[in-house]
Amino acid sequence: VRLAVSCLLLLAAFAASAAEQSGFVKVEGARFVLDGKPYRFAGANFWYGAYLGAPDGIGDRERLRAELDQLKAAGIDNLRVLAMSEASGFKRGVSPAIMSEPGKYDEDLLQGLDYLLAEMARRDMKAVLYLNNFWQWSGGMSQYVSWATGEPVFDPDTTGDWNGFMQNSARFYAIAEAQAWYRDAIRTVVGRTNGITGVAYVDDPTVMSWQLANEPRPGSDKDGHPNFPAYREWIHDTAGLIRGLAPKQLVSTGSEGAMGSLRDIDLFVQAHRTPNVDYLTFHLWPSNWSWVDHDDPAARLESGLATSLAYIDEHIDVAGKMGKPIVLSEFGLNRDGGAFSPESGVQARDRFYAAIFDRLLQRMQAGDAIAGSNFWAWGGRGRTTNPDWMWKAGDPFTGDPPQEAQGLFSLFDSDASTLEIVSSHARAVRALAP
Ligand SMILES: O=C1NC[C@H](CO)[C@@H](O)[C@@H]1O
Repeated sequence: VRLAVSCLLLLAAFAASAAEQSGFVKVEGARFVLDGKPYRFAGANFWYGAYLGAPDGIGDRERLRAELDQLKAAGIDNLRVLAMSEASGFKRGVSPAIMSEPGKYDEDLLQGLDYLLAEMARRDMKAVLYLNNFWQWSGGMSQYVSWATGEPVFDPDTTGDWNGFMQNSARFYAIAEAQAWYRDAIRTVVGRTNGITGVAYVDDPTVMSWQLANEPRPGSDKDGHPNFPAYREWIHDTAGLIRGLAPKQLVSTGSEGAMGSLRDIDLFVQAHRTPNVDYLTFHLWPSNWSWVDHDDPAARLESGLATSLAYIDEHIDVAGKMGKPIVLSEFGLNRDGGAFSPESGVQARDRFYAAIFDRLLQRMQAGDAIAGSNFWAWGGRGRTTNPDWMWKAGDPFTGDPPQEAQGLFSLFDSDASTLEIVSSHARAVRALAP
């Protein structure tokens, strides 16, 4: 009997250690843990990663491999990637799209996600995959609304009415048919088996987290309050669905924080209290939020930076109170003088990145809930030759999605000074005491 008990104890210990060495990122209190050690990271946004991985014609697998090597060498090994897009009539929507119509998916683009995950796994990188978009550049929620209602898409790039667009997108949360199509898309991606590795996505530790959407908001700041209950319920229900499908991986919302929660941090807390959401996300966009000037980021940089650092501290403090890790999963700043050209200066951006990273590191060193960041966004060797700087189907991809000038926020492979700032931060994060 003693022998049997010792064998059982040995087996239990082995199972526990195997679970610890599973390679999956876990949450323990307000921290991430990976293979028994704290997991903290310096990452990037790479929205088009799956597009680059698509079979040649749409993708560029040589570029993808080369740029994953470049990112890994710089210590940038957590990538936030678009994992579902919807065919749309938007002027500035990406095409082709993964979902051509409700329930129909482009196998080539899904193979692009297979290829990306296989290449990331080979480099021991982690992926955060978002499954929808509050904005129009990948179709997103407003495209679902158009499919469900039969109305033409509400296109902010033709109407200029961004408040109306946000209210229209928020209709998505309460349209049952749109939710059914979205949940089918979730099951299609989350339930997929990688055609290259043969590994089911839910069994692949490369996938750190499934994100409900990119920047989901309750609606416009002015008119969005009546939508908040449906928004909060949508988060709880959708996160619960994904947890059931992928119990080994994490779930997050993709929220911007207070600025994406009707500018109310309490609403952000209320929307993220559900135990179905494992960790918090927030974003930082000083020029989009008018804390800094798009056309001259140096002009109000110091005051914009002070406001930005306060926004960072506020969200890390809230995460600590909620007992959940938090990630700054987007931040960016314009090139000097608001230029787009990769040859233009980035002095203001470098100052901004360095100051943000200093604050994140300081809070990590203090043992606070901040676990990592993903700058927006890796542009690699992507370049445009279009006189209007705008992307069109067939063009190379950059860090700027189709609704923005190709060079607005991209960190190109030629931006050596900024890349060194990120790489230096990555080294400092890795050097942190456990
Ligand atoms: O998710 C996002 N947040 C801000 C980016 C830059 O404006 C934008 O391109 C993207 O939609």
